[in-house]
Amino acid sequence: MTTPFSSLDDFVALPRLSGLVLNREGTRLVTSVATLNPKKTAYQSALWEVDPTGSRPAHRLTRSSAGESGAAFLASGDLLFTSSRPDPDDDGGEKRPALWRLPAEGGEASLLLTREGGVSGVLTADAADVVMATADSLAGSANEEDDAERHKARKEAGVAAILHSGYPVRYWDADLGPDEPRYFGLTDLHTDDGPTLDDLIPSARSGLRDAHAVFSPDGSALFTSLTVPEERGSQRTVLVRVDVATKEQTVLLDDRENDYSPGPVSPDGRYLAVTRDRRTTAELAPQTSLLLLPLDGGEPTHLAADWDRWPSPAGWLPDGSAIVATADDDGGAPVVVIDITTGAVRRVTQDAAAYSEVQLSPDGTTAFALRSSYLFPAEVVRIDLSTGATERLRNPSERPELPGSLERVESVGEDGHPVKSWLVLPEGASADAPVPALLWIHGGPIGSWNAWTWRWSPWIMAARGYAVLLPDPALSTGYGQRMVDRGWGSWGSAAYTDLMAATDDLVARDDIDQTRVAAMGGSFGGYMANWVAGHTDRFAAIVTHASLWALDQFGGTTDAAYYWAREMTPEAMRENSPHSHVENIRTPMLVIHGDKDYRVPIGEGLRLWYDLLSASQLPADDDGHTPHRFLYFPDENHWILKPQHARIWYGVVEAFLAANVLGEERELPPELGL
Ligand SMILES: CC(=O)N[C@@H](C)C(=O)N[C@@H](C)C(=O)N[C@@H](C)C(=O)O
Repeated sequence: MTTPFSSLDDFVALPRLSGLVLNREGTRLVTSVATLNPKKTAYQSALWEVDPTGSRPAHRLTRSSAGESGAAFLASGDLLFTSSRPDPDDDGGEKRPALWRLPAEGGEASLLLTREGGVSGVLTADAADVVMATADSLAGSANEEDDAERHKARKEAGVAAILHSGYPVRYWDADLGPDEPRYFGLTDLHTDDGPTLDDLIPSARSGLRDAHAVFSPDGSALFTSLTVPEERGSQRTVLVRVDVATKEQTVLLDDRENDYSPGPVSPDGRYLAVTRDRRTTAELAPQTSLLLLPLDGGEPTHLAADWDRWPSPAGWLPDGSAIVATADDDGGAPVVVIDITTGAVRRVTQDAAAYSEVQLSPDGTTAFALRSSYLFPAEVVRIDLSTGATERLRNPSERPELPGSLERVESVGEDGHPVKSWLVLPEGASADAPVPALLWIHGGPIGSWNAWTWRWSPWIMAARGYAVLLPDPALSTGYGQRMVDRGWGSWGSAAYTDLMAATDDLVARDDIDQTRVAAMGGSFGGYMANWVAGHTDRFAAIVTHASLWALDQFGGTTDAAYYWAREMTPEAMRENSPHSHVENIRTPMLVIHGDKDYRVPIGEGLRLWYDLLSASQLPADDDGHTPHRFLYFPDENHWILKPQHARIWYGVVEAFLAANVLGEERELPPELGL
């Protein structure tokens, strides 16, 4: 059967949904759809409206080559969004991300706010036209005018240098500073002169980077996480309330044992749902809890303390009796309702899918959400909160047809703990025609295979005849705290043996050809692929993407060194570092790395490559030839984002696996120029 997964061109062209917002009346739902640009060299996102009643087809709201994102409804109905589209009133104007408004009554979008340093996001209150724009300002700027001048001066002088006095200095693929994120309250929204800007937390410095904020329903208070520096390059995240009118700031929760982030405010404004993330140490693994914080003072209470899952709050029922949340659970992430008086948790959605972007109807009977699983990419659904009945609405695109089937399988770890996996089987796999297989190892490591992913699509490999096993070993989420604790600080132990147990069961199946099996992983999954390479010869090939190789060096060069230093003592780093086992490697490896990866810096890939050539059991001959390969992306980061590079990624992986697992030759993508 031919599906979009047979052709990489068709695969990268599939539309991708993200984000979902609902207007105050519950009558308009807006999502963002990314599609290929005409040159097929980038994704453009556009806003689409989906009918919450399910009767009308979805329709496109915005169109520009720059794309639109970050949608938010004003309480009075207009839709705000950010875009770098050109200003129709300024022909020669420079393209920079700005804030736009699409009127509720129809008509064209108009520019609401543009500034030299751009606008990165927007937040609105539910019940009043209160708006906050997130935007960067240079650290030394006194006001908007000064900021514009300083930006211009830096640009004209061609200076990109950044002088740091603190940590961190990079984040994923971004150089931090001298710009700092600010929260600007916008007033005079409806005047011709445009809104005025008020810096709501002028003392925040770089503390709002990656912060999460919510308004109280009436917009009088803003709650946000704020990162504060600690000694020795460390940091913590505290919870702050800002009075929007007076800018008075109150620190609500702050201690050195936890990080805090605000969830939604109760409809009566009396309580704040709060996510608490335990600060890890070498002995204490992460743990996420849901707190209920009374806003008139008083201590927070731990909600659903007996429920061994990590909830992520999405909204309140209108009568304030319960919080609607999602949580990783057994290879999915269902919607649940948590009673705030008893802490009782009621599972609402029953399918093995992952829900996100949950929006509640004003009467609290219905939720809308994005839902995905390994059977379908993100789609907009309506959920009946009392029965759990879930209906796919009329979406901007149809589900792609799949070249195979999906199974849930279970193994047992060395210590008797269950290890669950998704197994993707290609069409035609049977005892008469056993198929080659791939072990895919997820990143994080705190995470789970529980949702559709475009970066690691098992269906691409199923379309090429491979089975793909997606196991959740020790350190995975959705299986309770013990699953995380049993792998903490010793990555080479339970996580590795769980993966081998899952592989043992995979190859014992009569529809799998045990002589043709490879292992692959990215990020932490790449770490584990490297560890596997140094500890077993059972795989015919290994693909390692953006992988951690030498933990001593990684621990100091990643963008968040403090995060890993909490988990790994220097001794644990030595004990668990894959590079110490390079002499044992006898398996051909495909190393893949992007130069702009600041999370797992390129030094890991470079050192792994040199170590493989110079010290593995498959050394280079005099001409430098080995079965190993290094696929290097000079302009990609931790992920391979450009569609043309995603095609190269899958194409090279396919050719490498064909050569080493199937013993077949495949043509490499011609764009490699080889
Ligand atoms: C601060 C930090 O390092 N957080 C981790 C979640 C992290 O970024 N881990 C990476 C090494 C990783 O494995 N990333 C995964 C999620 C990926 O697939 O890229």
